[in-house]
Amino acid sequence: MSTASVAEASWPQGSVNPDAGDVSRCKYVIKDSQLGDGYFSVVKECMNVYTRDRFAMKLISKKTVEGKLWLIQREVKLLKAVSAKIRELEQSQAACKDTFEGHHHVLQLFDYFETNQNIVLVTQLCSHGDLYEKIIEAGSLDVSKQVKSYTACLLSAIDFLHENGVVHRDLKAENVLFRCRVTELSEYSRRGSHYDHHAHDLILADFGLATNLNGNENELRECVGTVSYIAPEVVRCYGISRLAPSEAKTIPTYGAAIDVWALGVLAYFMMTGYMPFDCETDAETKKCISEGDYYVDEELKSDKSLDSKHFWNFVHLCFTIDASDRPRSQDLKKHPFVQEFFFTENQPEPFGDRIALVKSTSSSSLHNLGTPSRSSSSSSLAALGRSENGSSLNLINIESRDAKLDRVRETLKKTLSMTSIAPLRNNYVDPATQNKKNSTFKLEPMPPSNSLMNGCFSLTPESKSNFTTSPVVSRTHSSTEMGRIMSTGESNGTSLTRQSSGLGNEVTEDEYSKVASTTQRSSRKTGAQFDF
Ligand SMILES: Nc1ncnc2c1ncn2[C@@H]1O[C@H](COP(=O)(O)OP(=O)(O)OP(=O)(O)O)[C@@H](O)[C@H]1O
Repeated sequence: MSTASVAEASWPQGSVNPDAGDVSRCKYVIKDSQLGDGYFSVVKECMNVYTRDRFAMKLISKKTVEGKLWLIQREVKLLKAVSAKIRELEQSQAACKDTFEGHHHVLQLFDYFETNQNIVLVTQLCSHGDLYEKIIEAGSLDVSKQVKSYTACLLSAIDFLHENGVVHRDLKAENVLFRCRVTELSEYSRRGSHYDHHAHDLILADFGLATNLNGNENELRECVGTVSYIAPEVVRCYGISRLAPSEAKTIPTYGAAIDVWALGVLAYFMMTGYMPFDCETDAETKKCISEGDYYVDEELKSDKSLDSKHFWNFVHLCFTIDASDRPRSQDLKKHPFVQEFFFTENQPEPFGDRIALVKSTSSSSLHNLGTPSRSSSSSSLAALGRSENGSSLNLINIESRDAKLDRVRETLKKTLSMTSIAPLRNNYVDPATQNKKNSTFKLEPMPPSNSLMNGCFSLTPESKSNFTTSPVVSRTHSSTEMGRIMSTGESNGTSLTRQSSGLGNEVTEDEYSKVASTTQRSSRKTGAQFDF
């Protein structure tokens, strides 16, 4: 997808003069509690006062991204292009026999604007937690019901992006959100289904590091991502910012294959509850990644079920060191681990002998088998002026490896016994008939353009607002590595979580519900515009 085809946004405008009234009123109210936060942003639930639709609002502090606005512009441009493509595909109603259609699982952008303090993105609301939480809560996921279907779903999402010339570059459990909770576990068992239908709720979010595969080739040498998830070809880009341009150019560019590597890391994390490439030190982790040296639990590997066997082969292929030899996302759809979710009839099988391969030796004891801590992306480390040691590397190192393994095994046993209680009635579901029925995707109508901000500058006049509270001090910062770096003063970024959004439109839960019903009444009765 070429973002060049999308009209160049004039935003952020920068040249507006708020004093001259060159502003728009904010068309959203926001909840004062937050859905989440990241290194750059805080995310809150909001409601469009004209349509009453609810969205997620990502508030990116201009102070935090000072001098790096291009990073946010890139994110907006990509999200706009991706959202337009999703709309186009869905409206074309092209027949698809796959259970998971990639464009159903990518975060959509609806609106964007700027205020004095923030750049604001209004996206699809995913208020049911993220995959990281889900894995940590469960210890690990069930290979047959969850790891397989979740991996298939994410594979469809990255394949959609790759097909459209986009590489995500930050695929990780923290960036996979759940849009809604369709069914309880018992319900999908009752329906005789063989996989967890929450797989249909997965949304790949955070396009902060995504870029075009056909754009500026220097971007494909940026050392970005989250350390535990980066591919060997990204490791090779460490320190590139310190090289002379002529020297930097000698480092090969990377491509879509880095997302395939990250998908392997995420599948492994779902299966085991720990990371394949997490060592005591950053240097050790990079070495393990470069050598494709990941830990294989002998006990898990000795599980001779077909799903387990296929799982190990799948991750082994994702961890192919040579990117040109690594299977592409479209090839992996034909892999026996996930193939039942994709329509691959009469297509050649691309793996040959490699399908039998699994890692033969267990790797060194360097690996950290503890529960990984939530990580922030080390976005273009050099570009952001941060030290390369400021990674999201897990630093848990107190327990012995054996103690950690025992703990992981215990959790795993518990998880397996809990999830295998309900017998399966019908082990095969025809994807062609089942996919639409189970999908939780519905293409939301695009709000009418007069209810959108469309990139403008907003200065909400607080005095005219019926629902404004004084600026809030929001909840504690999430304990990300980057959060810690910021609070210890190693970054000159400003923590957003200590500020209000600057919109002056935050409302409490009660006030928010009141706005919902008031707006409904007023717009239904009079069609009048809501006035702050
Ligand atoms: N659409 C959404 N719906 C609900 N919650 C969301 C949504 N988008 C983001 N969040 C929450 O906010 C958090 C931060 O969002 P996001 O990852 O986009 O920010 P970021 O500043 O780019 O983060 P990072 O530091 O990981 O780069 C997410 O981990 C998630 O918990």
